[in-house]
Amino acid sequence: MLVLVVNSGSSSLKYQVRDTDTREVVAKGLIDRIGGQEVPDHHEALVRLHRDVAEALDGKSIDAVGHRVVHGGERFSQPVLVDNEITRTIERLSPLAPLHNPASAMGIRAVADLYPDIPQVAVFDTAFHRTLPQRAWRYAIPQSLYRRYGIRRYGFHGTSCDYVSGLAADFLGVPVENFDAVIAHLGNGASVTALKDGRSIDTSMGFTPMAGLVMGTRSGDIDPSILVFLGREGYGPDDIDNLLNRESGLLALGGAADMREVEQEAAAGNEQARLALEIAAYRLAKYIGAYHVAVGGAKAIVFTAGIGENADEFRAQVVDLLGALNVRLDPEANAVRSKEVRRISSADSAIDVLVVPTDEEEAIAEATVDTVLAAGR
Ligand SMILES: Nc1ncnc2c1ncn2[C@@H]1O[C@H](COP(=O)(O)OP(=O)(O)O)[C@@H](O)[C@H]1O
Ligand SMILES: CC(=O)OP(=O)(O)O
Ligand SMILES: [Mg+2]
Repeated sequence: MLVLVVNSGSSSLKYQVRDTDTREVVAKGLIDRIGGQEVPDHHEALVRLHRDVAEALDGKSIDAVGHRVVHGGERFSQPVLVDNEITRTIERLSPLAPLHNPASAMGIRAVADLYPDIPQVAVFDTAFHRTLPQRAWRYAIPQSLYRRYGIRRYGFHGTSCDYVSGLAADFLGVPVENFDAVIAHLGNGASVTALKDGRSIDTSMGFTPMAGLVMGTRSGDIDPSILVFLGREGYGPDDIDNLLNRESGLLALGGAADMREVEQEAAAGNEQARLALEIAAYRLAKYIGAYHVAVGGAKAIVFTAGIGENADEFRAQVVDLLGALNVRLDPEANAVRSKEVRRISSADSAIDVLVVPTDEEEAIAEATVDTVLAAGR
């Protein structure tokens, strides 16, 4: 099957056309700076996508479209065939993932306009975390807030976690259903997941993708009373949303949201950039320690996504903080640049540390085909 995969971000649109029979990537592209002069909105981005894809396909036609949807709430525990009602539900979840869900819903609507007869499948970041036990997903606040608004921990980056945990278990020769690990997905958004017997039992993101680690522009964990305080100082909901989702994280600490820039600045002697890396690494190391406890002793620590796969100095900084767990880095292995699954810990490390390249698009393409076939389309 020829599947178009659409990964709509807040300011970018990544797409791939994949032949799921041969696993070949027929076309791929990135349209970024959405909201700028050239690409004012996601609809324009989709029009460009349509043009680029049509050119690449050279007369062949697409059989299905798979979308990455970040927030599926409690309703979606697996990929679904999209219809109008499902698109509206994804839109209704937008306040819970303001950087992501609006763009996904727009992507689904634009594809429905451009290719009206092709089945579309939504693949949710939250679905993999449906196995969280209550002790991990409940917040210690009145239950009425859960019943009325669905306020609970959901967790994100699940498609990626699922994909890399399979590869990591294979690499180590462990059946995935016996695999206990800590997975660090470090991209523009970043989260850590505790994996017990191959299932998610805890994860650092929460009700929204803002909780947990220091991210490109998101604060991660802060004392919730700061929001109350700011509210009383006159900040409205949109001000607070902007502050914590778009103006915080590495950007606020180190002057840039992009890890490459922060690393360059730090290497050039910029003290704020150096401190930004230190804070981000320290927060992540604490989560890894906590999740090692949560899974009853991890067999592996897995780094993935843009930062996890490429930022070797940052990885070293994190692993250096794990001495109490007797985790040791192999500096030479860590410095290797490769697209392969690899071990970066030394032979005497108590826990294997792996780098596993993620491929959300491949996982979404596979899920799309399975869902379309199961629906008899
Ligand atoms: N060679 C590299 N060294 C350090 N960081 C990198 C490198 N390549 C990519 N990154 C970082 O990866 C992050 C983007 O990760 P990615 O997984 O592509 O994000 P997303 O899919 O969430 O937009 C950015 O912070 C970027 O700077
Ligand atoms: C859920 C999330 O934060 O996704 P991304 O890392 O793509 O921003
Ligand atoms: Mg990502």
